[in-house]
Amino acid sequence: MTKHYSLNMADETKATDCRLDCLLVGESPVMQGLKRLIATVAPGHAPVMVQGATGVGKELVAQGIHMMSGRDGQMVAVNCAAIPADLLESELFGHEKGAFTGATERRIGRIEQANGGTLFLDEIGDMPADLQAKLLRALESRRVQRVGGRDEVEVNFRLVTATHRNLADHVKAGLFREDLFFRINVFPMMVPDLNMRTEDIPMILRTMMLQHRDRTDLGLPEFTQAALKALAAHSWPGNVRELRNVVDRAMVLFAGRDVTAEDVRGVLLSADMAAMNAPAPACPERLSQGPEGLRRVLESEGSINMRGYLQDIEIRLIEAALSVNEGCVSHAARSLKLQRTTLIEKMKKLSIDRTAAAAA
Ligand SMILES: Nc1ncnc2c1ncn2[C@@H]1O[C@H](COP(=O)(O)OP(=O)(O)OP(=O)(O)O)[C@@H](O)[C@H]1O
Repeated sequence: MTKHYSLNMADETKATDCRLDCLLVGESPVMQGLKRLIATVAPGHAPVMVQGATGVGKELVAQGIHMMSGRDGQMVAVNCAAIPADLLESELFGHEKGAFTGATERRIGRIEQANGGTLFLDEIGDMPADLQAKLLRALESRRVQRVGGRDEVEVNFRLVTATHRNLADHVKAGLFREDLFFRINVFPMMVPDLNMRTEDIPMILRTMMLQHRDRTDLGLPEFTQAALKALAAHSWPGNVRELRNVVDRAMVLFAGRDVTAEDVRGVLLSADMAAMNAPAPACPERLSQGPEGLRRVLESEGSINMRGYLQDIEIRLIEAALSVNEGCVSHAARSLKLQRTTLIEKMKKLSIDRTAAAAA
């Protein structure tokens, strides 16, 4: 199993740089540990491999390493999965004029552009086998040969790679060269999923909103405590990128307004964007007034977002059942006359946290 380096939390001598705090927002113990590791490793030359799921902030970590490295050159980023395999070689290594049809000019490759700086190869696991061999040679000789060129050019760059794959498994499956894997995996760094550091959500949310405050004259959205709890209970499959989407939606839909837990679950986290156009649901209490009350709501508001109402009622019933049954899912299911598995599925879908609901 790959060992991920971590530093002792009590190591006060490795205080993180405030520039890193502005770049990589979050003060959870895991993020503090990661930032201390970046600050320690950055000034050296050893390759770093950043691992983590999609949207966790791997590219930001690479930027942090470059920023703290003290290198004069630029950071050059290449996404190996985004460039067609037959173009990747010339993108990375450059080409001489006339090297192939269409090569009308000499082109300096991304590796040469990173000279004196940092080369960030994102999705390194998607690099074709022949290029893996060529990259290994370049890393070992510190020289590159442009496509169609005869001479080699000396280069001095710091390599940072990133992958969302388990590259060790890729090596075992014969899909990634073992020698290259060991060459680039000197400092593995793992960026944790957002749901492992939910205490960072309010701070990231606030920072992102402040970054875009000029987008609205109406003021920033105000997330209530319950709304923050609903965000913390979400599973965040898209990690911080998904949180950025939530902020973008909130800035448009809730500028200068309070954002409630219902807004978070029903609108901001809803994959169904149609729900965003529906009128905001009124309190479900008003729906319990009987047919006359319902008619009044319809008359005064013109329409009712039925799905939103029903979902609100479902959430409230489940939260109440969990609260009454002190968080015991089996007992809560029985009191709602549901199968335990059905209740668990609903809780997942509606982002209801058992412990939070029990404590409410
Ligand atoms: N700790 C953080 N603080 C502030 N913003 C963050 C943080 N982590 C990630 N982001 C933001 O989330 C988005 C995704 O981050 P990034 O592109 O670095 O993720 P990634 O892991 O490289 O994604 P992918 O796997 O898709 O390449 C970006 O908009 C980035 O600015």
